[in-house]
Amino acid sequence: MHPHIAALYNSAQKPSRLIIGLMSGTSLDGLDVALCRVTGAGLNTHIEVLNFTTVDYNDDYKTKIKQVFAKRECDLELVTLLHPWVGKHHGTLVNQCLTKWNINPADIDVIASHGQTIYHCPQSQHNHKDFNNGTLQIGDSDQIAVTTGITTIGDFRQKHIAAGGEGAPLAVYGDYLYFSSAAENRILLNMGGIANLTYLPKCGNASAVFSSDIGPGNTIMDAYVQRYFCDMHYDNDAALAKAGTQNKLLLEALCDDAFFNLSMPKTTGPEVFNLAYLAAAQTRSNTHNLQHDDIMATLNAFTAHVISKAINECVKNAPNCVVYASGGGIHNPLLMEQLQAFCPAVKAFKNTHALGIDPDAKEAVLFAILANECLAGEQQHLNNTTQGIAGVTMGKVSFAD
Ligand SMILES: Nc1ncnc2c1ncn2[C@@H]1O[C@H](COP(=O)(O)OP(=O)(O)OP(=O)(O)O)[C@@H](O)[C@H]1O
Ligand SMILES: CC(=O)N[C@H]1[C@@H]2OC[C@@H](O2)[C@@H](O)[C@@H]1O[C@H](C)C(=O)O
Repeated sequence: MHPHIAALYNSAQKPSRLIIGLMSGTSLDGLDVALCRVTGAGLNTHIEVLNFTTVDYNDDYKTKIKQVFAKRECDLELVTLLHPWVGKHHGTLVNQCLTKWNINPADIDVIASHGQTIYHCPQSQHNHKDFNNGTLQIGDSDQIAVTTGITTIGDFRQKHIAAGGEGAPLAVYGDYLYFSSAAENRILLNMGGIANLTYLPKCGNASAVFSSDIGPGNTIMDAYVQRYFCDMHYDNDAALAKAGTQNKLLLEALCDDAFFNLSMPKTTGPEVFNLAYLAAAQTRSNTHNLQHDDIMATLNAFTAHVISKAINECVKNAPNCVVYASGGGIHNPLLMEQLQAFCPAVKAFKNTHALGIDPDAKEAVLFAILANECLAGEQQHLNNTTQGIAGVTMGKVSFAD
């Protein structure tokens, strides 16, 4: 047996494993690194997050990625070069974290890497009748494995696509395995660049569980701030939005898109929800002359509206439902305030801290769970008639040498 296979076999048989989950989301703010002790597998998974950090990306990294990110046309040579470059960069950041945390790389069983999504195009979003769903994550796992010396499992989304899914949201698997409860109807809400939710009814009926993207989280607000306010990445604590006034006509135009009429589950990305989307809504509502803070107030309300519409749809069938929020959007006080006001049937809004997981770490932990399933679980059978995906094992294995 090849020693790498023997080592994986050994890891898979251990009662618990050390897995580093890596997530680099659509906000391009940084690499989330979660060092997890994962015990068991499947519905018996237990997670202890031993260390977590977000390593902020520098301007050079952001500039390079933005040249290709969510762009229908870009330099193919640059995409080709970025794939190994991002992988190597992520590997280097992992090495820095391990040094800082005083952890020996030899003690880590595997790294679980999401990579960097640069384009996402479900069938509902593209016009090519010859093609099905597609999504592309760069940051080659071979580079991470070689740079760190740690076996790396990556590229999780392609198996989901191969099995007939849209490649996202994969949160459904981790949320179901880790956060479902026999005693409480739950919605796990993540508000990153794009917002998504997982519906977890308390009956434990896996076929009723689903995850869906629901529209923009922070992505248009971030893009607006980055375009018009030098050196600002986002509207810190919603200061701009709080100073402005929502514009009803613009809000209506923003909410008027075919995506919101599609039934859940569905996926989307910044390929759709971007500054061109805002400009088109301004044209339709004749609101080009608004002040920056009024636009930010309206974008904030837009995000709150689309998220609350999806939550309200779920809670119709789930009395006393508790929403557990995560992602950067939980730090936006105006968004959180509006969400609670727009969702009167929700019993309580909490964040995933209440379930033992740091809300900023949740997506990185998800990939650690998926890698653990790849290694030591069974097929992730959700019997998911709603999502229409058969049980699949996601992730590709890259060895260090
Ligand atoms: N104090 C704050 N005030 C307002 N917004 C904030 C604050 N802190 C974070 N955010 C928002 O959260 C965003 C980062 O969220 P997060 O890291 O969850 O996104 P992501 O993981 O990149 O996205 P996705 O989940 O779509 O892949 C920031 O870009 C910003 O918009
Ligand atoms: C294609 C892609 O990268 N999608 C991300 C993005 O960020 C949030 C939302 O859109 C979600 O669908 C997904 O990430 C999470 C981790 C998921 O798959 O559950």
